[in-house]
Amino acid sequence: MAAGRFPVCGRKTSGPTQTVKVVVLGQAGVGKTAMTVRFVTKRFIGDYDPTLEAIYHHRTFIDDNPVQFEVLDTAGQEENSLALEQKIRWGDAFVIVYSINDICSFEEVMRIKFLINHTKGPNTPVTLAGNKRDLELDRMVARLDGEKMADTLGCGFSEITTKESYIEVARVFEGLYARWKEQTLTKDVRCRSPKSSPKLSPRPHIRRVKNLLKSTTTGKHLDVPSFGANFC
Ligand SMILES: Nc1nc2c(ncn2[C@@H]2O[C@H](COP(=O)(O)OP(=O)(O)OP(=O)(O)O)[C@@H](O)[C@H]2O)c(=O)[nH]1
Repeated sequence: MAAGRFPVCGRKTSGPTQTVKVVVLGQAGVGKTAMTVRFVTKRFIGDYDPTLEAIYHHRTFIDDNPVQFEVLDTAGQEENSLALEQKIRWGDAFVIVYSINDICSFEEVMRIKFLINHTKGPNTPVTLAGNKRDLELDRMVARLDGEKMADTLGCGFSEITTKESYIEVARVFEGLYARWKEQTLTKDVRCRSPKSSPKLSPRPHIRRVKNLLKSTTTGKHLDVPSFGANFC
C-alpha cells in the first residue's frame, strides 16, 4: 500500500461527507504544487512542470467526519486578473502561498486577496502560508510581517516548510477547513433565523483536527490542460 493510504472500511464516521473546494494561489515558484502534492500523498517531490494546472482529490477524516478536499493547484499568477477570477469563482476556500525568501511573492498576496474579496466576498475563508521556512538564511520576509499581513487581511496564517514537514502542510488545510466550516455554519444559522428574531443561535464550536496522519488518501489526480473548459 502506498504511503499515506489507509483503508476506509471499518472506520466510525459521523455525518455525510463534506466536500470543500480549495484553490491554491500564489506567485510562480513559491511551492504551490509541492505543497498540494505533499498534502495529498505525504511526499515531497522536488520539481514539477510549472505550467501544469490540476485538481487533486483527497479524502480524509477530520474529527471523525469524512471530508473530501478538491484542491485546485493553479499555475503562477502572473496572468491577468480575469483569468484568476475565473479560478477563484470555482473555489470555496483559498490558500495564498508566498515564499519567505521572495519578497515579490509576498507583495503579490494583497492583490490576490483583493481579487478573492472582489469575486467571493470579504468573509471568504482564506489562509496565508509562508513556505520554504527551511531557507532561513535567505529569508526576506519576517514572520512578524506575515502575521501582520494575515491580521490585516483577516486570514489564517502559518509558516511552513513543505520540503521538511508534512504535518505543517496538513495543518494549513486543517485550519482552512475549520474556517470554511465555521463560515458555512454561520451562514446556515443566518438563513434559518427569522428576521424578526433578535438573537442568533450560538456559533457551534469547531474542534481542532486530532490527527491528520490518520487520514485516508485516494490521491486521484486529474490533469487539467485548459482551465476555462473545466471550471466555467
Ligand atoms: N527549500 C524548499 N524548496 C521548496 C519548498 N517547497 C517547494 N520548493 C521548491 O520550489 C520550487 C517550486 O515549487 P513548485 O511546487 O513547482 O512551485 P509552484 O508555486 O507550483 O510554481 P508554478 O507551477 O510555476 O506556479 C521547486 O524546486 C520545489 O522543489 C520548501 O518548502 N523548501
